[in-house]
Amino acid sequence: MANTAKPCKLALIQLAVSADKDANLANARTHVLEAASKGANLIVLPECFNSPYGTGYFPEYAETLADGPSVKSLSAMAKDAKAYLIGGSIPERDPTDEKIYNTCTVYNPEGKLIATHRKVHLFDIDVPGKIRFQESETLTAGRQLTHVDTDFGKIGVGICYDIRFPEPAMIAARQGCFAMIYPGAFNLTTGPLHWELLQRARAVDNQMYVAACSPARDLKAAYHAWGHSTIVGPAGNVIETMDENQGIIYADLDLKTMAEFRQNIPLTTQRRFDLYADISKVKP
Ligand SMILES: O=C(O)CCC(=O)C(=O)O
Repeated sequence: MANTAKPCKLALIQLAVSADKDANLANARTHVLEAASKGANLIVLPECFNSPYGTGYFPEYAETLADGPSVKSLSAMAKDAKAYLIGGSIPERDPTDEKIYNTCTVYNPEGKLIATHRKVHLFDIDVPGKIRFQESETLTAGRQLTHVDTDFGKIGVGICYDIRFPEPAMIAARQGCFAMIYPGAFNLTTGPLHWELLQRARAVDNQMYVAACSPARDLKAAYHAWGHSTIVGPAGNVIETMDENQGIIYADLDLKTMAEFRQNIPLTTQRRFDLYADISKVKP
C-alpha cells in the first residue's frame, strides 16, 4: 500500500444538473474552485454531471474525449484549482466505432488527462412498479478496471452500478489503492436500500476509503437521484454525508491511520485464497 506524507483533502461536489450542458460545466467550475479554495486537493464530481441521466439523453449529449467541450473544461478546472479532479462521468462517443460509454475522466493538478474509466457494469435493472433502467439500450460497457497514480497514492475508480460488484474494489485494494471513488446516481428505490450500505461494505471488506458522489435531486427531471454523497473510512465508518441538495462535503484522508488499522486487523494476509481462489469457476 502506498503511504505518503502528502495530506489528501477530498471534496465531493453534489452538483445540481440541468439539461443545459454549458450551464452544467459552468456550475461544476464554480464548485470545483470553491472546493479548492477550502483546501481540497482531490475533487470529485457526480456521475453524468453534464447531461440529464437517461438512455435517451446519452446519444444527444455524447462527445469525444479528443475534442469535446467537457474534457477541455474539466482540464481547465483542474489546472485552475491546482487539484486532482475526478471528473464525474460524461456520455462519451468513441469516434472509432461510434459506441457510447459512461466515462469518468481524471486530471492532475496541471490539467492533464491522466486516466479514463468506462463504466464496466451497465445499470440494467427492472424492479416492477418501482424502477426500470437499461443503460445497455444506448451504452456499451468498458473493458478494464482503472487505478490512478496520484501524489497521495493510488486510487481506484468505478461508476455507480460498479459499486455493487465487490471484485473491482478488492483488486484495487490488493494492488495498493487506498481509496475507491465512485461517481454515482442511485435513485429513490435503491438509494435508501443500498447506497450507504454498499459503500460501507466495500470499505470494510478492503479496509480502504470509499467515496460516492451523486448529483443533487431534481424532482422535475426524468431520473430522481438519491443524493446523499458520502465518504466512508477504512473501518467502514461514515465520515461525512449529506442530504439530497446541492453542496460539497470534505474529509481529510489519513493513510497512516489506515495502515495501522490494516495492521491491527490484518485481513489481507489472512485471506484463504487456497479455499476460494477462482470463484468464477463456482457454478451459481
Ligand atoms: O445500483 C443501483 O441501484 C443504481 C445504479 C445506478 O443508478 C447507475 O449505475 O447509474
